[in-house]
Amino acid sequence: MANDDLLRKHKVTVVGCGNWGSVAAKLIASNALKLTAFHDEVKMWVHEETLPSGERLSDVINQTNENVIYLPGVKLGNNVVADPDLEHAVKDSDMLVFVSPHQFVEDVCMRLAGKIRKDVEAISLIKGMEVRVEGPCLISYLISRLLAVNCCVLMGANIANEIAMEKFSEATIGYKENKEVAERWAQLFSTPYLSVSTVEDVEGVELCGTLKNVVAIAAGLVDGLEMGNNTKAAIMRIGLKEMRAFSKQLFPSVMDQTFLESCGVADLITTCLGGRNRKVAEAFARNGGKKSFDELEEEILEGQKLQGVLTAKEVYELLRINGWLDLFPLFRAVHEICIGHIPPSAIVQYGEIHLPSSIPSSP
Ligand SMILES: NC(=O)c1ccc[n+]([C@@H]2O[C@H](COP(=O)([O-])OP(=O)(O)OC[C@H]3O[C@@H](n4cnc5c(N)ncnc54)[C@H](O)[C@@H]3O)[C@@H](O)[C@H]2O)c1
Ligand SMILES: O=P(O)(O)OC[C@H](O)CO
Repeated sequence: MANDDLLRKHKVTVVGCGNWGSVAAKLIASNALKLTAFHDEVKMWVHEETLPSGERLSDVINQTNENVIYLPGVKLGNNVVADPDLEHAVKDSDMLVFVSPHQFVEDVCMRLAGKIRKDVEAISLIKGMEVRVEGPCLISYLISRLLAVNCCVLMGANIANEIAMEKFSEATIGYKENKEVAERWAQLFSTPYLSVSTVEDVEGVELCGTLKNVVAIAAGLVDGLEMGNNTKAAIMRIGLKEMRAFSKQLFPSVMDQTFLESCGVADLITTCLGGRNRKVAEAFARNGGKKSFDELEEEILEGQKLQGVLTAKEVYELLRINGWLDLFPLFRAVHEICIGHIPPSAIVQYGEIHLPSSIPSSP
């Protein structure tokens, strides 16, 4: 690292203000005050909303130091500044933390293209993916391509509300080549209650975070059908195998070890036990599939967004294009259930019929 880089104070903007975005801002803000390498002030870009009182969310965050919609009851730190003007929020920053739901990232990046500093380092906390005509597109790749920046990822067993209450968790940073930058991100996120490790496997880490949301939908269906813990454990085991096989089919460089990090098996477990994807899928199964996921998301999540249903669709598209539908019966079933082609109970029938011998083994 060059000397001037070591001396410079890095300025951070969190691009997103949802449940995890707000917790990320809180974590970063507490570290920014303690660590000399970072500016005290942390910006948080707010996709502006008007509260029932008529006040603007960004104003309320700045007045109360609380995100009353997405993280009520938790102080973010006085050095967090909410800014509804995207360009203004990132103008002076050289470290950008992307944490919008994945369906909004492309639009956000297109608005930012050409408007950021040339020396920006990015990190994505976003769990999701896109499929393009040319093939699969990880969100970190999308950010890198649209903004011409290096982009690490941070994934892990990180239910935001628990980290907001400072309960112990672990997280995994995935990076490509530049370990020093990954260590700088780890320094920014690490606290006594969040232990962050780094792995040189950006695709593996990101795909773990992305694909576990599809398995969480399956786990929620099993809960809604009241099938019990053994069935749920089976779904998690089968899901983990499909996550690994699918990741390696897309990126042969993905490492087995990555699935044993927080981003892998630990995130899978926490999401299948306590995540939003699980919760909404449980309600879907309890309703016998009569209410759509979109309706239930709106009813249950109060503005927060699901990632698993969209990701299941993107994954299904890749399975179809590549002729892999029969190789990934769990992923396939989740999408077909989400769109109402088969009933929620099919989640286990698919597993029984196809699974034991058909998943490709590790290359
Ligand atoms: N919440 C968690 O526990 C958690 C933990 C780890 C990772 N994540 C991941 O973090 C990402 C962000 O999730 P979250 O929980 O912070 O958000 P959220 O679901 O709580 O909130 C939705 C966010 O979307 C924003 N939004 C709505 N419409 C928008 C638009 N048109 N353009 C831009 N933004 C818009 C809202 O302002 C809000 O900030 C997701 O990929 C999620 O999987 C979440
Ligand atoms: O609430 P979910 O299902 O979006 O999952 C939250 C986090 O990804 C858990 O690590």
